[in-house]
This record gives sequence, structure tokens and C-alpha cells, in this order.
Amino acid sequence: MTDRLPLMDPSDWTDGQRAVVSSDARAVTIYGSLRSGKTTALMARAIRCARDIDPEETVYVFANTGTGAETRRSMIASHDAAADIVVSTVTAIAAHILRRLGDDDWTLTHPEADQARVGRILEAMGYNDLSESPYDVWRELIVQAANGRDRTVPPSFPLTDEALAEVRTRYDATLDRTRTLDRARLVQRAVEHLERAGESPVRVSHILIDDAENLSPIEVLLLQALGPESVTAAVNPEACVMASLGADSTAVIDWFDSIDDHDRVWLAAAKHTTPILDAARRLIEEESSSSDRATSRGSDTLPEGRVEKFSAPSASAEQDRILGAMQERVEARDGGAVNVAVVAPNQSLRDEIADRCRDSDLAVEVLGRPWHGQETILDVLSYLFVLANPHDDPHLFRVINRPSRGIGRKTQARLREYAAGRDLSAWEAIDRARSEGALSSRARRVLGAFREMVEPLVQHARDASPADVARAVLSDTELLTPVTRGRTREQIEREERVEWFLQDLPASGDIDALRPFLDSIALGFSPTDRTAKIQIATLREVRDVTARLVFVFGLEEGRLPATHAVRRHAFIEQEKRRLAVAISRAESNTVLSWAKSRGTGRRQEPTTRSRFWDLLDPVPTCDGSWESGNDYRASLRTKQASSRASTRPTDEDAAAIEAGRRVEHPKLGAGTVQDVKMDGEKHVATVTFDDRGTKTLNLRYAPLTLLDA
Ligand SMILES: Nc1ncnc2c1ncn2[C@@H]1O[C@H](COP(=O)(O)OP(=O)(O)OP(=O)(O)O)[C@@H](O)[C@H]1O
Repeated sequence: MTDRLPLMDPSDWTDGQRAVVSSDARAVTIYGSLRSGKTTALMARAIRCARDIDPEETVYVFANTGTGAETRRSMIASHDAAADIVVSTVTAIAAHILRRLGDDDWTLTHPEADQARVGRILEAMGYNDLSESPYDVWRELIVQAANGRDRTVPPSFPLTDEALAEVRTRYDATLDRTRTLDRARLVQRAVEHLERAGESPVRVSHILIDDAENLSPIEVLLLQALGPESVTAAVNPEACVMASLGADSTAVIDWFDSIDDHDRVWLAAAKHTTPILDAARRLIEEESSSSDRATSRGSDTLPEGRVEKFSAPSASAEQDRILGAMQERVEARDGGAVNVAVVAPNQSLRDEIADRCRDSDLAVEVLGRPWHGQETILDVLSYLFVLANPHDDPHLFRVINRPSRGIGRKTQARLREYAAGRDLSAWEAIDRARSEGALSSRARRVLGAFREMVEPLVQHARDASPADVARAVLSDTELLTPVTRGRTREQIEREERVEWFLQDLPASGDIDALRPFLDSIALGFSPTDRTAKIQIATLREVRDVTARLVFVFGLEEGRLPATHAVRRHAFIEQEKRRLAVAISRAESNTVLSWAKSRGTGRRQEPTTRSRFWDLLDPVPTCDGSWESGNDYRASLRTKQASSRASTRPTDEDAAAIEAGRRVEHPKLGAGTVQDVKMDGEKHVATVTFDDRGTKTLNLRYAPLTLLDA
């Protein structure tokens, strides 16, 4: 081995990691608990494979998600190897195989659109009264069926097996009608193609799979069908977080066990562990690191992490505290790496905290949905999906009235109904309604105008590059209405973001470039530059989170675990594993919290603390004090008393801060206030610090104290 491994100096590898890298077996399984060094060993082995083989051959590394693949790609970005290392997801390679084989008359559905689809089917079947957000459960059952895991409806479920079968049939019919595939069907179709062809159009020499416990059986079939020479998998069976998509470790373990030349390496949990890892491991009661078979990492380089807990009287108080802590870090790092992650129990709470961050001028990266909140970009993308496949109903309905062109909710509902009754996509239904004189004459007119606007764009998309097509969409649809005078700051920022997005799009090629680009979007890859250092994710994307400080909030019954999880034991175990993974993502501290009430506007409902809360004993906080997790206000008072640095300005101080006053910030030092003004609802001060330049600070959070009081 050379000593130029960018991942970590080989002299720091543990014996287990060394064994993984140097094994010559055809199959290698790396077992280990959370943070035991599996990914590091797997990526180092990938580099070794790429150095040892013919430059014509290719090494494939598989991660579970687009974001995960991007992180691993960056880990090996500067490696020196003869052969290519492609880092991807199994679904992405399935899409690639289908396109290479000329099977490309489809687009991928987005999981959120899938959920809405299941919801509409339930409503159409008259199950409007299914309470407790059942869509996830439905989707789960449907996807499990697609993965060959047919399970019967749990007893607490308000529907029979027959009704579920009907939902599945209707779900399949919508996919066919709209020429869309969900992820399970995409992989299934690639497997069928490979079985028929008997040979893969993609040449794969070595396959390395990270987080292999999250592979579904059908994904394992696809990897087998690729016929690799050697396979390596990193597995932690206790940390499977994608069970709801039919994943678990058995299929991959069975596959590897069937290979004669098979090395199994156990990476021990570090002897010198940290409270964070202890807490995470206690949650999932891991078994795989028993000391007799373990080789110790015994490293003292591991971070000294801590777990803190707090409760807040209300959801907004909980958010205030998280935001305050983030704001402090952002200011302290002065624009450098901040590296904070916030894990929300569900999408709506994720979006809420992301919006609060933006309101406080904190740049965030939303995992799994990088353009969250950037509506114009999401609209352009939806138009591109429609141009690649006009039958793609979910995307078509997103843009049919954007910008407003008189196709309101009622017209859309009538169009849906008309299309469903005739088994047509909405695109086909618009044409049929015109020829049959169906729907109202006004509806025919506005819908017809929409189709006439989109049709030339569909033609244009066949020959033009994705970047050109996106520009044509922007001008023809008038999504970005040109503003000649008096643009607001928001408008300028919006236009800038759209321009950056356009610059990231492929500038050459035709529909054959557009389709793979859209696949990568649907699969969660992001072409944008990730400069924000605050990651926001839901528990679903928790595997892709890594940060020094991780907040996991909303530990309340019905949220974490989610309501549907409460119904079935298996779901609860899964949620617990997600929480354990979330806790283990922090390199420094993890902060867990719950709010005693939550709701929208005035409708605040009392909540119940999560059943997981008490499983996590309080551990010492950074300053050595203990937080019982019982009272947020009491803990805040203690912190205020003990540390001036973490004190927010008192109301009197905040009111007295005005131009000319001398102030002090715990991290930025002393400075002079230049200006104080209201920016929307925010009270902002511009301060020139003696040593750190001029900064704009939100007075709600910035811990400024008056020096000349
Ligand atoms: N030999 C080592 N000595 C010290 N630190 C290490 C060693 N190997 C890995 N690490 C560090 O430990 C952390 C976890 O490593 P890694 O991501 O490889 O573990 P993992 O088992 O894949 O974790 P998980 O399954 O929880 O994602 C990383 O910060 C990594 O840099």
C-alpha cells in the first residue's frame, strides 16, 4: 500500500480496518456498531481495488441516498488510482441501466408525490375518515408488497386485506397511466431487463456497499445480476433505518454467505467510548461488538461528545433556544465552518425550523430536498419533468397554474376526475375534453391554452440542452416576470439563486441529457454547491447527517415516535434506531428536546414526552453541570447566571442599544453600534467590532451587552 490515502493515515488504522483493506477474498463483510470506522475501511478498500485492477474496469461504491453518495465521493476525491471509482446509489444505477438499454419512456415519482397519490386513492375509495396520518403506513405496505414482502394488514388497521389489494391495484394503475415509476418498480424493471439480457450493459468489477443493512431484497438482486468479481459490504444490522422501504440486512448477508471465499471482519466499538455513542448504543442494545471477537480501536482521538436534554414550554420556545445556539455559533465562527445539524421528526417540523433559520438569515442546507423554499427553482424543475414526460401528473398539477393562469382548484379537481374516469393522464385528458366538448367551455379554454404553451417546449426539450430548455421555460411560462424598477432584496436574491441553478445544469446534449439529469434530481442528488454549514434533515435522512453539534427536537409521542409508529411494534423499533443514529451523528454534542405544547397559531395542544426520552439518561453537559431535562426555563436561568457569554440581551439592554453605543459580544469582542433598524419583524443592529469588522446582528439572539452603561 502507498501512504497516500486521503481518508486517514494508514498508520492510524485499527487492525480490523487493516484486515478489511488487505483482504484478497471475493467477499468481505465488515460488521461494526455505530461510528466503529466501517465507512473509513470500506472507502480505503475501494481505493485499493481501484489501484489493483485494469484501468478499463470500474469499481462501484453504493450508498443509500444521493447525499450519502456525494459525501463518500468527496472522501475519495483526491485519490490516485488507475481505475474509476463510481459512487452511486442502487436506484441510480437501475435508472442508468434502463436508459442505456433504450427503455426511457418514464420518469421517477417523488416519494412525497407517492404519498399524495395513495391519499387520493383512499379518498376516492371513500376512506376519508382514516385518522392519524395513515399515508406512511399505506405507502409502507404498498412498497413492501413491491419488494416481495407481502404482509397482511395489521389487526389495528381499519381496512381489510381485500381493500388493501384494491389500493395496490389502483396505485399500480396510476403508475402505468402516468408512465412513472417508483423506486421499487424502477429496480424491479432493471432486474427483469438484466435477467432477459443475461448480461449487464454496465461493466462492474468490484462492488462495495456501505450501510448495507438498508438494502431491500430487490436491490440485492440487482447487484447480484451485475455479476461483480468481488463484493464488500459494511453492515450494522441494528442500525437499519430504511426498514419501512422493505430493507434489512438479511438479503445481503445471505448473498455473501453463499460465496465460498468470504472474510468477515468485526470492527469493535472503541474501548474508549463517548457518552454520545454510549447513549446511542444503549438505545439500540447492539450485540455485534462483543469484546471476545473484537479488535479494539482503542483510540483516544475520538471526540468527547456529550448528550444534553432540555424541555421547553412551547414549540416556539424550543425553536428559539435552538436558533439562539446556532446564531451564536455562526457569529463565533465568523463565516467559517459552522457545522450544526438539526434533525426534525417530520417534514412539516423540518420546514418550520428551516423557515425560522432563513428568517434569521441563517443559510441552511435541507437534506433530501435541497431547493426547499426556493419555489421558482422547484417550479422550473417540475416543468422540466413535464417536458420529459407530459403524462407525469404530480409534476403537471404542480405547475398547471404557476404562474396563475386561471386554472383554479375546482378546474383541477374536475380535470383529475375526468382523467381518472377514462384512465387517461391529465395531459391526454385535456386533449380529449377539447375534442369531446367535455368540462365547461371556460375550463377547456384555459386548459387548452396551457397545453398549447407547453407543447412547443416539449418539442424544444427533445433537441436542446437542459440549461437551454430551463431558460426557455422561464421565459415562455413567465415564471420570473421581469421586474424593471424597484426590485426588492428578495427578488434580487431569488433571481440570483435561479441563475446559479441554471449555471449548474448540463449546457450541452438533448433529451438524453435531460432524462438522466431528472433521474438524479428524483433520486436526491443535488447539483448545487453546498456552502451552508447548517444541515436540516428529517429522521428519514438521518444517516446523511454529520456535524459537530446535532439538535434532535420534537421528542413527543406522535412525533417521535410518529403516530403511525405507535400502532406497530416494528415501527417503534425502527424509529428508535433512527433516533440512535441521529444521536451518534454528532462529533461533539447532541442536544435533545421536546416542547410541552405544539400547534399552529393559537391552537396550541399539550403534548406528551416521548417514550424514548427516559431511555436516554441525562449526562454531563459541557460545563460539567447536569440537566435533568425537566425545565427549560430553569436551565436557561442557570446558564445565564453561570455564563455571560451565553446570555441573550436583557430587554432593557436591547432597548438601549442604539447608534454610537459601545457594546460587547462574547465572541466578537467590543464594538460600536452604527445603526439599529427594523428589517421586517427583525430588530437588527449594524456593529463595527474593534477587531472583527462590521457585522449585522439580529438583536433577538445576539448576546450583546452595553459597555458604556
Ligand atoms: N482508526 C481510526 N482512528 C480514529 N478515528 C477513526 C478511525 N477510523 C475512523 N475514525 C473516525 O471515526 C468516525 C466514524 O468513522 P466511520 O464513519 O468510518 O464509521 P462508521 O462505522 O461507518 O459509522 P456509522 O455506521 O455510524 O455511519 C469518523 O469521524 C472517522 O474519521
